[in-house]
Amino acid sequence: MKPRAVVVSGPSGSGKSTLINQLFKEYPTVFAFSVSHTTRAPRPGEQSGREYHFVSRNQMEKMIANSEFLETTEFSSNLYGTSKKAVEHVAQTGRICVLDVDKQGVKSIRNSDLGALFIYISPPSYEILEKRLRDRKTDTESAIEKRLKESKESMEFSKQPGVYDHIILNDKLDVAYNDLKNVLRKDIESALKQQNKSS
Ligand SMILES: Nc1ncnc2c1ncn2[C@@H]1O[C@H](COP(=O)(O)OP(=O)(O)OP(=O)(O)O)[C@@H](O)[C@H]1O
Repeated sequence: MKPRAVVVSGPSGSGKSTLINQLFKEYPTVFAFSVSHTTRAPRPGEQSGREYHFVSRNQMEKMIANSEFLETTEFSSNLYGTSKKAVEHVAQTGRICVLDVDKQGVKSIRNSDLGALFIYISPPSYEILEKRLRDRKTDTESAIEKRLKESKESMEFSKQPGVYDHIILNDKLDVAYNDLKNVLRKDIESALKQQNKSS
């Protein structure tokens, strides 16, 4: 059986990357990201098919019209999207595809026929989220304010019933990580078992 994909969402600064990185580190053969499509130009050193599938806007619009994407988004005048094929490709390698998307992405993937598991990473409070974003020192003040505004919307959205299968409270990191592993335990075990069979 092919592993199901896992959608991880939550406000900026809630700890998605931190928790996903830990999963990748502990289970390097189990999890993988899919390769997204983008209309932005490749940066030096980036290879099509590795960092992204680099395509023209015209090509991407045709693919969108063809319903080839699970979700798309526009950022800084460039389109980005996760194709159904890219996620399927990860599943074919026997790995669990991790999709880190915002609430629009969650809505869109929920409406698709991808039978994914939906996980929300929740900060302990809005105030702590703000502190983490500031302490991270990766954003300008206006970027932080934009992230915080979107975070409020994301936190409201997470309360809607039927959207997320699991909500992980990221207060103490080690507790949150254990909760995440528990939620994924069966999926991890089954991927490992399948990999052992085919090796
Ligand atoms: N449980 C925790 N306790 C304290 N700090 C944490 C915890 N989890 C994450 N952090 C810190 O909070 C900051 C935000 O975490 P991270 O970058 O993983 O968030 P994110 O959800 O991936 O954000 P973005 O969507 O902007 O990429 C980081 O500096 C991280 O080290």
